[in-house]
Amino acid sequence: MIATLLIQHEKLEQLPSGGTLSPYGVHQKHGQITSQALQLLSSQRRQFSNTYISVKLDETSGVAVMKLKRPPVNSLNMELLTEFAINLEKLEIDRGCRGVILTSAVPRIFSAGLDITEMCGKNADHYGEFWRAVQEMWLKLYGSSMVTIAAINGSSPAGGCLMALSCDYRIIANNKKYTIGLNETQLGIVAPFWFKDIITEVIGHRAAERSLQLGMLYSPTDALKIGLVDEVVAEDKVQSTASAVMAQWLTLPDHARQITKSMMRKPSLDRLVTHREADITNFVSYITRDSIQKSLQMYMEMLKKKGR
Ligand SMILES: CC/C=C\C/C=C\C/C=C\CCC/C=C/C(=O)SCCNC(=O)CCNC(=O)[C@H](O)C(C)(C)COP(=O)(O)OP(=O)(O)OC[C@H]1O[C@@H](n2cnc3c(N)ncnc32)[C@H](O)[C@@H]1OP(=O)(O)O
Repeated sequence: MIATLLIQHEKLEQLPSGGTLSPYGVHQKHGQITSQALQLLSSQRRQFSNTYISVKLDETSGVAVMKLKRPPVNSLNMELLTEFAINLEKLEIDRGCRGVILTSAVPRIFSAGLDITEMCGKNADHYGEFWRAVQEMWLKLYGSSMVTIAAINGSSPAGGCLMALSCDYRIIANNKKYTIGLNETQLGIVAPFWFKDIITEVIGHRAAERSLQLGMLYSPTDALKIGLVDEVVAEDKVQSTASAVMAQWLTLPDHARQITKSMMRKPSLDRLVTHREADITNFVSYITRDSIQKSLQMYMEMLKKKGR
């Protein structure tokens, strides 16, 4: 499935340059899509649901709500990541879609981050494939030309926080039981350079350095203080606030906003694209270390004990 995605990715890069942006997402909203593709898209409009992702597109507003639905904690396994990238791509090439609200269908959890079982007790080929899927999710989301808003209706550690950070705007529910942050060091592992880059872009170098070294998880109000989220709202107002903010962003002409977004994000995207294979090799050699496997196993045991 990943291979299909990558082929599609390459094909899109070769399209003539009538579209607007970078090669990371599909930005051909007003031009070169064939009539066959358009027919296919219109039949897929309104609502599509896969195993772990559901998407509802309101054609009047041009806004899609994409929900993660992998109970109990929306941990990001290979299938979810792949479905996510495919669904986002579908929306990207859909002329009727200008914005995506990313949220969770699982109560109290936005996403528990990467599925730790994908990084434990498997072989090197599996780790490589898994990491490519993580990269693909990020390249699609961070590189999207659409307006992306994270409606964070629950806890959002590590990879869940990365997803939220990759959106244009973050709204979190005001519930002090929810936490958000890049807590990798608490698991005894290192966040890769592109996780580091994106949190630095959002909260600045000093706060990011402290946050990453200590693997900090923030309450909604503390997250707001350091700029990790843009708004804290009552739990029952998360979706409506996301829709209102989206409507505001969509008053801007797409072309100008998209080029501006691309300008801001291109350096980080380029960095991963350029070093993509090295990043996979690095991940595999890191994650297969005995000491790292042991740390992850201990962390999983701790989680399981806590749940009992
Ligand atoms: C030289 C080196 C240089 C560079 C490095 C190179 C490469 C980089 C290398 C590695 C990078 C890896 C980056 C990793 C990113 C990640 O995202 S790792 C995941 C981190 N996630 C977490 O720490 C969250 C852990 N979970 C929780 O804190 C809690 O579960 C929760 C707050 C999300 C929810 O709490 P509760 O509602 O109380 O639920 P439970 O804790 O009881 O959990 C229910 C159930 O789910 C299982 N589970 C939870 N999280 C995960 C997960 N992330 N993956 C898999 N499974 C998870 C949990 O064990 C419970 O299972 P059961 O006990 O019911 O079986």
